[in-house]
Amino acid sequence: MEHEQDEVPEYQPNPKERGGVVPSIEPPKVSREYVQKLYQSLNETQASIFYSVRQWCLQRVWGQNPQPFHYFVSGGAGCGKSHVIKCIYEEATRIFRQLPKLREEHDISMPTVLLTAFTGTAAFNISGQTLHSLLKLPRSLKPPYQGLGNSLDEMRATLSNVEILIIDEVSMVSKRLFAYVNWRFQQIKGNKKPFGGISVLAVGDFYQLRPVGKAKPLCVYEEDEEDFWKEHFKMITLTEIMRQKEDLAFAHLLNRIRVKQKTESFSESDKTLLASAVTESKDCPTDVIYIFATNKEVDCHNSKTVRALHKDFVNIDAEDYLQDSRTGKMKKLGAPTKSKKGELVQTIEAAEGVRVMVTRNIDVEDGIVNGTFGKIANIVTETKAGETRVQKLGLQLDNPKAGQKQRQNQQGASDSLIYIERLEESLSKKGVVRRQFPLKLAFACTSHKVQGMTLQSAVVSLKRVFEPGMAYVALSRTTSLGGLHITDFAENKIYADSEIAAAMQTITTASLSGVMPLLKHVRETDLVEMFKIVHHNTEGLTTHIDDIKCHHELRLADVLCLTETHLSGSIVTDSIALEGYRVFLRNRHLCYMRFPELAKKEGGGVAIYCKSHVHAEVFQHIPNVTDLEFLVVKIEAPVKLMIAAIYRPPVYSIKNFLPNMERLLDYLRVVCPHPIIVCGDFNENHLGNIKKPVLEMFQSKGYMQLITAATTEKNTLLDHIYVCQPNVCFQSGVLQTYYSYHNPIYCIV
Ligand SMILES: Nc1ncnc2c1ncn2[C@@H]1O[C@H](COP(=O)(O)OP(=O)(O)OP(=O)(O)O)[C@@H](O)[C@H]1O
Repeated sequence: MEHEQDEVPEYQPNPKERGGVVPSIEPPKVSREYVQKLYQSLNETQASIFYSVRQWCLQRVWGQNPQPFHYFVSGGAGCGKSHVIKCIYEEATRIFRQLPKLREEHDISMPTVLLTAFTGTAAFNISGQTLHSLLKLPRSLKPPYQGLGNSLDEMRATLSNVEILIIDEVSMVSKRLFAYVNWRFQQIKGNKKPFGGISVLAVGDFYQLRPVGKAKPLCVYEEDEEDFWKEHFKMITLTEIMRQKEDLAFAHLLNRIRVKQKTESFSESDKTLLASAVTESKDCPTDVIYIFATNKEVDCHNSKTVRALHKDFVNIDAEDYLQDSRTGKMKKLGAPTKSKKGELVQTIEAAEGVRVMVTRNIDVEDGIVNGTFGKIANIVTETKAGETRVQKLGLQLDNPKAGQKQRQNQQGASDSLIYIERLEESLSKKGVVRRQFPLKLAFACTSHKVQGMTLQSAVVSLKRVFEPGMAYVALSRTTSLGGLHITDFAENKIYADSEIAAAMQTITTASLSGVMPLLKHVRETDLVEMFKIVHHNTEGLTTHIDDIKCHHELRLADVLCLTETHLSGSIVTDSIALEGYRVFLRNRHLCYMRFPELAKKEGGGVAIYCKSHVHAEVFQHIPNVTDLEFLVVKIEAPVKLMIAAIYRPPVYSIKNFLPNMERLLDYLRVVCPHPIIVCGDFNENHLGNIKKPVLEMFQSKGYMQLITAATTEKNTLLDHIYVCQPNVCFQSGVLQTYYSYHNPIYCIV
């Protein structure tokens, strides 16, 4: 009884499949503003994973055929693993729209990135699908591999554009399931490369829930099982806990709980912290979710609570039918048969306000899945031949995003409820078919159902914890220790799988240090006197000031040169202030005397931000330089430098641009003995065999151009850094952002 759990939790093929309709597998559309906020929030390690995948996607689009990646994103509960997946999904999907094959076909309806998880709840958490439903996997995964048969062509068509497979909560994925996924993609893609040659991002925490049954987690090597893990996957670890970021003492305690072995004891201070959450059952709040280890405890708590809180509930009995052996007709049984584990329940004690959980994946995309929580808000009955029966149940779901599609379809409905009807399923008792609502009371649920969730408050019972990692999953759901109530506390129920720590040591670590090169230099170089200059074509300063503030590398610049500020007027407003910097601006309309049509054109403009410790003097007007979008700062300390930021609009002819640029360089050389650095967007591509008059002019004056890699999404190198004394710069390169067509470029002096 203690080991009671669903055999294959939440396995339910997509009901639409039965009708032969190809499931649409795109998660719901989210606005650009929403996505931008997600990107802004990424912490350093999340950003390094994000940019690493982003760079890979760009290389694919540019036809450079990078090797597929197989990353395992690890980290404790609440480190933001699912968060980073959502960001990667959005950005990768956007970039892949530029894949030549998609552009040629003018068809972007087939997915390029797949968001999946083993359980329906975990899949919904990331707006994805279950692996079973997406890949039409059989219920039993016993070898030999069962191919797709008649569905192969349909699956090939649906998944023909897939580049990246993302699997969340991978700790619950068994080796057999993983092997099946590999084979499926090999069959679909028609090759023998790992996962058919697509990239895989496996995400999860092996210290959390393991595969159901006797299967071992992927990271634990077993001789007689296929191992696709060890050979291919490289690990990236997130360490900053985001779920409990407002309660760091709790976050640190959870980190220790995560790895605690059964034989170990907590320190006295940890015991004290935990003791503050231990609550007598009678004192626990009644309106929050209770988390238990076993289904039996959950059922018991549910029926007790429904009776205590609701006086006039109706019993919705299952309608069971048995085939009459003489007539062959289905005959309704007088009373429902006793349910077995996993079957639609015998009786639902329903009343308005009763908390329930959906127990079948009705619509994974729409978030009406096994594990969706809500309250019964409307009991719709019908009366036929004098007999009244419950026909539909209206649910108010906890997650307002769930059920959106259904609500749109029932246009004209006056409430925000979703309505569910009875499902029909065969029972294990021979010949018996049951019609019942796929619901059960949900004042409580099991740890398996809450993995991946973030809750404000919960009551966790440790009484029947039977598995390593189980207590950790349950205890790590709430955002603060104050929101957690523990009943039946016992130290020995909190323990990690003893095999995991050793297995984790065997996973190769991925090196992402080149992804954020400026950050790496600042972190790893002990040179105190590094002076960092960054240029970025921002495509609008007011629109992107928040992105700049949140960027982990732009913020490191001592001098940040920005072009295409798109500002007009001359007032420095608070809206473009960067903390710790002084800003100098030159908007486009001030930059052209002989070309009024350019001065009037929208866009353009330059800005230079100097850190407050930098002694800088600005030059806005230079004799004879009448038509150039530029700003110059003369720096006296902590280094002696002259820095110019330039923007040449694509419509500004080289013939008119170059003389102005030359006069600026000549002037700088005369007035200042300091090394000169000129950076900007020159709209001259330095990749490929084309004429480069700007480069030639700079070279004729003794300058060297430092940037050698593409600086735009179209694989062109338009942003340059010219230095008159190249030996002053010891490092330069290209950084990444998500909010502009251009990437920033940097050099360190
Ligand atoms: N960079 C971030 N900025 C702000 N909030 C974040 C960030 N990363 C994650 N979060 C928030 O922290 C909470 C936990 O994040 P998430 O569910 O992604 O963690 P997880 O590592 O997947 O957890 P689990 O292992 O429990 O599934 C969520 O509420 C999420 O929105």
